[in-house]
Amino acid sequence: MTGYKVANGNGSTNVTNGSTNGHSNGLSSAEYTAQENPTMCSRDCCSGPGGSNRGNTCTDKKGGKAGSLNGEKIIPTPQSLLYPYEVIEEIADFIVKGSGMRPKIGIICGSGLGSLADIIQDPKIFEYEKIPNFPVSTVEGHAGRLVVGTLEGATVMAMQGRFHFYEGYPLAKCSMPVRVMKLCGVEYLFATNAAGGINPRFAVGDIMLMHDHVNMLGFAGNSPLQGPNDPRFGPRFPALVNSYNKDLINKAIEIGKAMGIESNIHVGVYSCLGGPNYETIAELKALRMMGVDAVGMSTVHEVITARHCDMKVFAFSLITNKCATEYSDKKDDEANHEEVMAVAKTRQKACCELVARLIREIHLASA
Ligand SMILES: O=P(O)(O)O[C@@H]1C[C@H](O)[C@@H](CO)O1
Ligand code: HPA
Repeated sequence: MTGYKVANGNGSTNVTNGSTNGHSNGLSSAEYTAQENPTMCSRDCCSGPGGSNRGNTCTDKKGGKAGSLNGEKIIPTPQSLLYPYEVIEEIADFIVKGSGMRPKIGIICGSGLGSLADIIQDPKIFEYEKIPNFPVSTVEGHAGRLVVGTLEGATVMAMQGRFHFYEGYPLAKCSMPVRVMKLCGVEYLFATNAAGGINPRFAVGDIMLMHDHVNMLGFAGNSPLQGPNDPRFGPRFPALVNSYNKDLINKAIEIGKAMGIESNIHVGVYSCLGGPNYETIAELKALRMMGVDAVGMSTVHEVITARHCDMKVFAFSLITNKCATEYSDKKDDEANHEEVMAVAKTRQKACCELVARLIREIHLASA
């Protein structure tokens, strides 16, 4: 297997056969305030599937032994119990029966990258609202549809719209569709996102293939796997080294060369913060010192969930804005979602081609 360049630290580092020494800057401690998990009730009315108050606080006064808020009982439910295996199975059955397909590759479209699902042939489209027990998309640029069909000969399912922590959904709910994908038959997860470039060598419009991540929400004690573990999905303590499939990274680099966009492709480390605010300069400096190349508000919990159930993961960030790591008065330094969407639109074609060609390789290799 050939090595690849990691856009980390002050220069680039070669990574071969899983060994990396890319974190040349050492660790800096960033102040991070833990965000409390939303308190949830296990009853139907609440955060569980189908509940009307999903992801929020129980107001059921009949609650059992629990804390109280304004005199109302609260029963916390661990994240992993929000969507039991049987419920995930029901959702997967609904999709498999409804589409008549067992997809092998799952795609999650990042902000402004919904067109990755538009290139799917013979699509069967499921609005999130019509899928039993599915959350709804609330963010602009996330249409809220699941598209099942074929792409370059492979059966695929794509989420045109993902769920973010800042929308008020617990992490297990944000990444629940990954488990649905698994039970539909998906073996490969393609996760994409829009992200701010912290590595000074990155330009707006570049693509960073993720080879690792720093899980800031995990540092603060939050995980989609929190709570009792169901071994039908995966082990209690999953290992996350080698989470990002190296063969797929290398293939994507080759595809980038063939597309003539080699200089716009990097390999690097992504970090997810809770959002919805963009980061402060001090936070961005801290992330840079930790070896982070791009920052966003998603993907990491999806990857954790995918690796837990042993899916192969390929992920990339489209760099939609450059993040300032020094103080200045420039208005340009302020990220905004309109810019994120506008840049994503200009790079949709390249992202679609990269994804399509990689899926073609996977399909041909398995044929
Ligand atoms: O869903 P992704 O991670 O692509 O979206 C990014 C993060 C925020 O949702 C939004 C900020 O502009 O874009
Ligand atoms: N920060 C966090 N999330 C993002 C950014 C950013 O700069 N750009 C796009 N999503």
